[in-house]
Amino acid sequence: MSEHFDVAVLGMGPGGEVAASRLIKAGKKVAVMERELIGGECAYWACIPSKTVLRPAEARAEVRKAAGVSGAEVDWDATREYRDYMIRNLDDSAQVAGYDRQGATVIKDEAYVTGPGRIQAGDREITAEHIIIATGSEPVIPPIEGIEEITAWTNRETYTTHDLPQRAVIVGGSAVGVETATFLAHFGLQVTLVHRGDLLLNREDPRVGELVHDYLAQTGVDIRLSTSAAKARRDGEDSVIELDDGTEVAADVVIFGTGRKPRTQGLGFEHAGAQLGEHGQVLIDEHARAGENLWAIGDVTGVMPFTHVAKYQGRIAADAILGRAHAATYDGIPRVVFGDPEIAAAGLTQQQAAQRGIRTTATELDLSNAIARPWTYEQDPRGHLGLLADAERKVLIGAWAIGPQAGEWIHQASLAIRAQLSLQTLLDQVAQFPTYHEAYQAALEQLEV
Ligand SMILES: Cc1cc2nc3c(=O)[nH]c(=O)nc-3n(C[C@H](O)[C@H](O)[C@H](O)COP(=O)(O)OP(=O)(O)OC[C@H]3O[C@@H](n4cnc5c(N)ncnc54)[C@H](O)[C@@H]3O)c2cc1C
Ligand SMILES: NC(=O)c1ccc[n+]([C@@H]2O[C@H](COP(=O)([O-])OP(=O)(O)OC[C@H]3O[C@@H](n4cnc5c(N)ncnc54)[C@H](O)[C@@H]3O)[C@@H](O)[C@H]2O)c1
Repeated sequence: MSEHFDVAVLGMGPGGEVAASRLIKAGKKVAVMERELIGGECAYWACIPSKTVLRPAEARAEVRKAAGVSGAEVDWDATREYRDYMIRNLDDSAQVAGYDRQGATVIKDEAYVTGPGRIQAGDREITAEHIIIATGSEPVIPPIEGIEEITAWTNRETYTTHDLPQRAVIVGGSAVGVETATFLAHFGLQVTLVHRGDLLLNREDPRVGELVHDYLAQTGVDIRLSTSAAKARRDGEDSVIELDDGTEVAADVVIFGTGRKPRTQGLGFEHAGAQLGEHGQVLIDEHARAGENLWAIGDVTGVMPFTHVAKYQGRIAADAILGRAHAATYDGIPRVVFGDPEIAAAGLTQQQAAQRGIRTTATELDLSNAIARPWTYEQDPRGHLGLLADAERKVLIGAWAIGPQAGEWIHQASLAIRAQLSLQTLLDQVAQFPTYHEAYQAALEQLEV
């Protein structure tokens, strides 16, 4: 016999959790369905452990760069202990109990959609007025000959490892590659980063890739650009990667940060009317609607695969179900890579603006030449800010920043882009002295409009 609910949420990562919590709070009868751990990739294998293990080395770097303080060292055993606490020792029983207490029905099984409003999870048949698809994404590993012979890791092994290896090859030079290289290099590993693009983080403005390259190289990472992993083989204890430029690299592990794909295959979403795009993503409208009483949120939609976007779409879908629909907009949403220092961006790149036919004006500021905060913060200060404006509308349309805490101070640009604040209003903004925020004033002053 089937059980009936107002809403069934398939997948309880950050997107599913936000949607479910909002609906439960509004009094809906909700079934939450999760095949692994409530909290999803982010909580156990991605955002949370990666940011936790990046922090000790960041703090050590701060100590080393601040005048008048010394003696900070990283300690892997203590870092691992805190990481394990942060990832709840891969145990979600408190989360299950929490949803139970709130009156939701928790189903720890893989959900399969059999028809509109119909789901099978193990031997349970569920019907629901609304289905929210929040099944996330899974790593893409390139088909490399011999890969089964080597020790190949994804983010899962990397961010739950008990022991650190001594040498790692990382394939992929985007967010996962840069963060993982930063983490491992700071813990003393010999790290080689292999990237097929000619710049790291090559979806951002080229200047970002250049600066990130310099900082990462300073941490001792051996960066190989414009080359792909072609073959793999084992040589005794070593995992060896042969690159298509004819060179090879040996290491204890090979870590793949080569992208992710929406998790839609074989889950029956089309039976409820979902349409899949060319990358397998569930297509949605501005209300995260994927069909009649069918919704999709988070990485499975392929729209900006970040936790904050999954959570935003969770609010959008839940509000639409609750009869208070408002359209999602994705302008100005920040993109932060937690390197050393942090790398942040929001809005359009120059290339994207050109593709849209926008006449732009851009500027770049070296913070150490313009404001005081980098100097009071650290010796040999770091920090750059790039701004991109629409020369006709006289509003900010893009920004990037690299420097300590850039993931925090990018939010001024993020809001300005989202709210389409005029350059004049931004110029009139008064930032606290001495802060990194003062960089905006200095950069805007030199923007030619
Ligand atoms: C190494 C790494 C670091 C990252 N760091 C950041 C960061 O710092 N900040 C940031 O914003 N983003 C970060 N991301 C991206 C972030 O992890 C994702 O954008 C986010 O997890 C997406 O949330 P989601 O709810 O869509 O899916 P997920 O977190 O993937 O959760 C989906 C859930 O659905 C479950 N599921 C799947 N299929 C079924 C099924 N059929 N039935 C039941 N359950 C199912 C899965 O088990 C999973 O728990 C990082 C990613 C990686 C790989
Ligand atoms: N701080 C954050 O918000 C954060 C951190 C980590 C990951 N993420 C998210 O997680 C997802 C996955 O990140 P990612 O870095 O794995 O994916 P990605 O798709 O951003 O980048 C993968 C990179 O690997 C390269 N690549 C692919 N195959 C290769 C090969 N055979 N040889 C060499 N290079 C190859 C690609 O050219 C690409 O640049 C992204 O959506 C990202 O936004 C976010």
